[in-house]
Amino acid sequence: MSDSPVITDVKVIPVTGYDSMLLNIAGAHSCFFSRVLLVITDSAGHSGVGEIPATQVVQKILQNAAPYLIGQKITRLNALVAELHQRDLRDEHPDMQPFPQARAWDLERHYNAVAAVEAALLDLMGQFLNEPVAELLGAGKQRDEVPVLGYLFYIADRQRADMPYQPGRQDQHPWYHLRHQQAMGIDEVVRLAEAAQDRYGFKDFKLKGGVQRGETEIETAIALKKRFPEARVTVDPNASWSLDQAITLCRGMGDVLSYVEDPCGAENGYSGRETLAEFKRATGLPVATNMIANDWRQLNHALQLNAIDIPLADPHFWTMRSAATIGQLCHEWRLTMGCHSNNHFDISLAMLAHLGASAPGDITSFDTHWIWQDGQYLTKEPLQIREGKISLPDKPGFGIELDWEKVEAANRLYNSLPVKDRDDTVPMQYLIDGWQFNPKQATLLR
Ligand SMILES: O=C([O-])[C@@H](O)[C@@H](O)[C@H](O)[C@@H](O)C(=O)[O-]
Ligand SMILES: [Mg+2]
Repeated sequence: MSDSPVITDVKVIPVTGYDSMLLNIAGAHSCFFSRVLLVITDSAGHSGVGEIPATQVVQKILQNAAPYLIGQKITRLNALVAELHQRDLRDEHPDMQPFPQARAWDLERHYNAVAAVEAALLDLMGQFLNEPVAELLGAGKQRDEVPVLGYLFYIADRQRADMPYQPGRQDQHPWYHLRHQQAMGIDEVVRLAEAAQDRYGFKDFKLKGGVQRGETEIETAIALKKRFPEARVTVDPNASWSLDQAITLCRGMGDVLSYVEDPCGAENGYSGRETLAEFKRATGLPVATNMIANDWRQLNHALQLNAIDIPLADPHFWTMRSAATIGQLCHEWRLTMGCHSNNHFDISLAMLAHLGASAPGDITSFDTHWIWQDGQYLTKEPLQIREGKISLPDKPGFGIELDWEKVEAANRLYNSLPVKDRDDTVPMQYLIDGWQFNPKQATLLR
């Protein structure tokens, strides 16, 4: 039997940072975004860490899992994660509410909690074996650098909200100023892309849509492609367009859009998987999703219908190892591996870097919101995006070390917030009085 270290401590730490007033179909991002860190310590003196989206329910789930984890060997990683999945920790939380309708595409459930446990244990296993996490996933480490895209948003005028949005800094690269300023016009978004490209070297871009008229969003994509002819450009309206509208907007756009992300969704008695299949047939454009293929059963239905080409396998709800398995399946089945994102800190940046490094064959540039948070580090030597790629550190585990002073400060900020869970409706109501979410109506068309 192995001399596996055993788990000696489990810490659940909610942390908050600052964000810009980014628009999406659910409203406007608050000036704050929150995440949960799970830090697991073992008897060898190592600490492993995972990061997931913050909700109060997920924190309770993790706190309840802690006594069960303490005393377990870290080499029981597979069994521990399987057991947590099977227990379906929701059952132990009758107070757990379904995710608010406004963010129906973001999977919460207990998978986020299991993903955090698995990530922290993988980090510990990597340190125990003296191997990077990427070597413990899928087919092992395939690459040292992972391509990521420039994730662009329309940005609202923060000065219209009575919230402490940051003004941005003018003593650094222009990106760090521009990312806080209003950007609603096509030229302004192209300017944002130029600054992001200059700072991070992006090759590819994604525009978050579902905000303005579909025609305006397509014109923005055309302008981005004109400015960056070599880029893979995509738009993601989060299924807010009808099938007919999506086809009208995207048909014949193959020279602009390399793929389209969730152009349409469920409507008139047809599921999102069915409408995406029809969209693909009508336009011939590849489709990516983080909305209708988010567990194995959904993925199976999506593939049977030939509804998607690019599953965006986010390790924060798929878990690192299941997302890595999707990477392997994509390679074998001639699909393309991609990765969904939300606002995140630098621990998640490391998670997606190791995931991407383990994916065999060609992958499409991973999504990351990191450029909106860059500078708010919780680790001592954060991974960096250079030339549109994240380089893996030559270190065991995730290769990161928490900066505890920064973590404690981010935790104090979280504790000071009167409202803890994300709700994009609240900032949006500063822009449009009484604004309410409608999954089929662009944010500003009220
Ligand atoms: O950050 C956002 O506003 C995004 O809209 C996010 O919540 C989505 O989950 C995501 O990025 C997506 O690709 O759908
Ligand atoms: Mg999406």
